[in-house]
Amino acid sequence: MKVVVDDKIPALKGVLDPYADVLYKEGKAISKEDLVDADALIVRTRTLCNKDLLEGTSVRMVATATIGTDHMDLAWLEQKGIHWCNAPGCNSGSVKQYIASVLAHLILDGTVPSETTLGIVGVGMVGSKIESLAKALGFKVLLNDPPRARREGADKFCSLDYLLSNSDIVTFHTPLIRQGEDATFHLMDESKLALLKKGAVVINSSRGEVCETRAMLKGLDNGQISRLVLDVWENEPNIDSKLHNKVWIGTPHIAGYSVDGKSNGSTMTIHAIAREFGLPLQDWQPTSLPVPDYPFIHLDNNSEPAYLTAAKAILRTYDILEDDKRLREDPEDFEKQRGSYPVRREFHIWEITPSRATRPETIEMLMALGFRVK
Ligand SMILES: NC(=O)c1ccc[n+]([C@@H]2O[C@H](COP(=O)([O-])OP(=O)(O)OC[C@H]3O[C@@H](n4cnc5c(N)ncnc54)[C@H](O)[C@@H]3O)[C@@H](O)[C@H]2O)c1
Ligand SMILES: O=C(O)[C@H](O)[C@H](O)COP(=O)(O)O
Repeated sequence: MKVVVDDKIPALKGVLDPYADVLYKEGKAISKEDLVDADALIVRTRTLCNKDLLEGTSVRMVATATIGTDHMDLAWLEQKGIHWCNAPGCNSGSVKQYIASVLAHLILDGTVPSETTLGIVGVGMVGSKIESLAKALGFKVLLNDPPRARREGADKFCSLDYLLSNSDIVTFHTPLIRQGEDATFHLMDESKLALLKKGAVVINSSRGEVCETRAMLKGLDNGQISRLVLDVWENEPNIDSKLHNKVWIGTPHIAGYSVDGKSNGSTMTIHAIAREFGLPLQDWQPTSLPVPDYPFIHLDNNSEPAYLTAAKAILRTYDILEDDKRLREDPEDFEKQRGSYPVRREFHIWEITPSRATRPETIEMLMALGFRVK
């Protein structure tokens, strides 16, 4: 058996080697020649898995250690009988932490959650976690997800137009879909921009092509958008420098890059390969994940509202401005910064010690966010 593996997928080195010839290679450089005699291909978003790459090879299975599948031509793979899998939900907790860090900064800048409506476009694994996060912090929430509305009934959901006109913050969590009734390519274009509540905050951590660059520039110029947060960009890694200079926060597609998120992606991928090829790796887990030097948060100030304490605790675990700063200093380094991303652990790793005077609603909020409270 031969397997070709993107060498940036963490924890996979050596795992399949007892059962297969394994070629580790940079995702973008994986070629047809590498795959001619391969049985399986394990990728991230940086390998285009289509006819050009795979036709004439012996690959029987393509696994991506990501939720997104827009780098794979699924219709062609299915037509050719090549099995594929992704890693649903693997990094949803990580994106939750990323959005939490944005919300924490907005809160510290004066946003009062109970007076603010957050609109979530795409309410799947990530969007549902953002819904719980926002509700736990006390935000009002609007949800848009036409496929879910068709399946489950429209009660819980609203139209995109209504969401855009009535939200103070809009955050996108859809897949990139290029065609069909649920297409999301340039979902946020100039016509939708015109519907946006004046001065809204816009966040995109889905795929760059969901929010049209031209519309984002126009929205920032005419004040329709007050603050733009982008983790994903059109034409990555060659991002639009004009747009980058105007965003409030810009990061190099790392929303899903917590240690936990990456480890889940690797685990789900190995399990899928093990099932497909009958390998004894169904229970495989990565060994000892790195932890922060001091994963404890002690609370002292008890008079402030719970959401302020929560915002400070969120930023102790992850301050998005550090990622923004790195990219601002060296935008050319987009891909390198992804490849050498620092250790980030999600809320459940952090232990909060309340003081004797900490209010019960603060503890309740922190627990609802996913922190461990001693
Ligand atoms: N920046 C990152 O690091 C990062 C990390 C994780 C996910 N993502 C992106 O976010 C996307 C969502 O992730 P997920 O785990 O929640 O995926 P998911 O498949 O669980 O959820 C996607 C949701 O979007 C909905 N949807 C589809 N078309 C829609 C449309 N036209 N309008 C509104 N909603 C629509 C689906 O019904 C589904 O509920 C991924 O496909 C990926 O592109 C990015
Ligand atoms: O689709 C996903 O899961 C995310 O966008 C993920 O963060 C992509 O990471 P990459 O494969 O580019 O390392």
